[in-house]
Amino acid sequence: MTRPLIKICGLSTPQTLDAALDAGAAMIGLVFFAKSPRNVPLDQAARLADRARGKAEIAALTVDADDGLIADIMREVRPDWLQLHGSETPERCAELKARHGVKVMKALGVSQATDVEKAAGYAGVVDKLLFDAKPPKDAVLPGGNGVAFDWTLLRGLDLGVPVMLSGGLNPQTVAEALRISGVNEVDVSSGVERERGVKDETLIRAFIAEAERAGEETR
Ligand SMILES: O=C(O)c1ccccc1N[C@@H]1O[C@H](COP(=O)(O)O)[C@@H](O)[C@H]1O
Repeated sequence: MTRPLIKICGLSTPQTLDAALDAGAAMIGLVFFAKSPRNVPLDQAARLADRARGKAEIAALTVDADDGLIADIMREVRPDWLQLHGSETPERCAELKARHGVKVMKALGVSQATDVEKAAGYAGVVDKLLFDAKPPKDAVLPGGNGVAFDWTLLRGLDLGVPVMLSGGLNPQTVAEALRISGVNEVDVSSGVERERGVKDETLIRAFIAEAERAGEETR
């Protein structure tokens, strides 16, 4: 395994952002979804993005956002990536990519093998696929719920596009998730929080250290 690519999502303070950058996160995520406890207003997000720029790639997470919100994010925050975590179609992904000249990561919920097969429809369109667990029935959020899925479903997957794994990862499980899934990119939100929506610098550092240790062991 080469060095894993690690994304820390749902950052909202300079302190936790700095911990992620200092520990080696290659990508950071800012959430633009009002129902999320990690939602950040545009001005706050712009300041965090400026702090991260040049040190890690910046992903703006949206959920079926309208054109107005996407345009505001692109203008104020200037992310490298749009992480589309709703029910955006391949056509909508292609439209946003072309209009804004931004890389697009489409998140897909997984509970069984057929969910992974559906990814083929996005493979020639997006720049990255993010596999997350399907949300529990009563969940308010489509992601960020700390729920894992069967990592073996991703083994041997080759769609010709980079793949990232998320869903219920934490410092205790990330190494095993990398080994079992065969995927080399991971994303975490709840698993590095001391309480819902509140990131913890020690957990962020532990998560990145564990992921990197797993990468070294298999090299
Ligand atoms: O983090 C959120 O609040 C969020 C809101 C809406 C959609 C997705 C969200 N987060 C993403 O969900 C996955 C899994 O997160 P977790 O580690 O299980 O908490 C991850 O890709 C986040 O970027």
